[in-house]
Parts: sequence; structure tokens; C-alpha cells
Amino acid sequence: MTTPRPLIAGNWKMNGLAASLDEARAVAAALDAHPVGARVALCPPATLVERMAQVLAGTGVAIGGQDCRAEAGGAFTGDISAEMLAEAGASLVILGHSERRAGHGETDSDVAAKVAGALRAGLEPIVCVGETLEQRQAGQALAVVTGQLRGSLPAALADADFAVAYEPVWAIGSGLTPSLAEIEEVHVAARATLVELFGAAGARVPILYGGSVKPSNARDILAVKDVGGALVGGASLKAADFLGIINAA
Ligand SMILES: O=C(CO)COP(=O)(O)O
Repeated sequence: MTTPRPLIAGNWKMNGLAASLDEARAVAAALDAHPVGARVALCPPATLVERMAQVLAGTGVAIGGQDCRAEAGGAFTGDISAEMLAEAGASLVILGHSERRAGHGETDSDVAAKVAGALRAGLEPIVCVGETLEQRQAGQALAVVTGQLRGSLPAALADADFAVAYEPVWAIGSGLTPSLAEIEEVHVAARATLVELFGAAGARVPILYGGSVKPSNARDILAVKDVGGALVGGASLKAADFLGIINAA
């Protein structure tokens, strides 16, 4: 059984106006000049998905959304559906990011419904899980992560391409990261849960690490057992930094 290529995905969050597309262009040009083994994706704000897809058409960089609503359409002011993202040119979507879980009250079952919506539209979901600092300090990190996986991953994923991202909430944007041993402990537990839920297919699902990944720590983190890529926030906004991480994979 071959190991899937690592996935390095950039999450621009609510950053980026049209001028930022130059950074995406620079990433694609560098990868064109020096192809890499990793799969690469950029997830801009929804307003830039279509234009980024046009800018990056024909390059190896895939485009993702940062969230979608579960329904295909309807009276849901301000929301967008997976079908809309797909039509705009996205092939992936980040779901269940901690900033959505905390800031928008998304529960595991909300996330599972969104995952089903993404599959309906043919998008590859990247499903995020991760503990808060309080939960880690209380010794609950593994229970939180495996519980979120069980609640957020519908059975329909058994026949689909998807990825999981372990993002400890306290490591996001903080410059702090867990130790390599702590990352391995969570990824190994996440792998066991994926195998329990999806059998052999669960053994192949990429489990990304996210939270203060930068060029200087990417190589060590990406070498950890069961780390199958990275979900990168701040360091994905500048082409040079993002390329430093991509080249560490
Ligand atoms: O939340 C993240 C990616 O989804 C991580 O953000 P940072 O890389 O900025 O810590």
C-alpha cells in the first residue's frame, strides 16, 4: 500500500485582498520551476476563491474554501454552500476549524453535516480537531481529539477522499507548538480512531498538523509518525514562508 503524498494546505483565514493573489502566483511559479512531492493547496477567503482558481488554473496548486454550510442552497443569509465553492473552482474545504467551533458555536454534528455537504458537491473536506489549553492541562487532549473525530466524521467518508487536521487551539497563531512527542501521541491516537471508524481506508487518511507551523519547525514536525502534512495559517500568507514549509515536506 503506497503512502499518500503529504498535503500542505494554507489557510489564509480572513486575510487577503486581490493584491495577495501575487503571493499565490509566486507559490505556483516556484513549484512550476521546482516540482515537489507534496500536494499543495491554498484556502483564501471566499471572495478570492474564484479569482485564485483562475490565477492558479493549470498549476499544481489546488484551491479550498474555509467553511461551507451543509445545505446546497436556500434562505441562509451570508452563508455559502459546498456547491458554490465547487463552482468557483475549489476542490477542497476546511471544516470544523476551531475558530468556527469557538466563534460560531459549531458542534461536532454541525461539522458532520457540513462534511456530508462537501461530499455531495465533490469537495475533499479537511476536518479540523484539537484541544484547548485547559483541556490539555486537564489531561484530556486525546479524549477531546478522538471524541471530535468520532462526532465530526460521517460514515459516508469511508468511500471518499478526505483529510484530518490536528490543530491544538493553544498553538494557533501563538508561536507555541506541542513537543514532537506530544504531536506523535495525538496523531497515533487519531490514526487508531480513523482505522476503527473506516478500516483500511482510515490507515491512509492524511492527518495534518496545524498550529504555528513555520519554515524553521516544519521539517521536524512533518517527520513525526502519522503526520501526513500541515495546515498552515500565518506562514501561508507569504510565498517565501509557505514555500519553505512546502520544501520541508
Ligand atoms: O489555524 C491554523 C491553520 O488552520 C494555524 O494557524 P497558524 O499557522 O497561524 O498558527
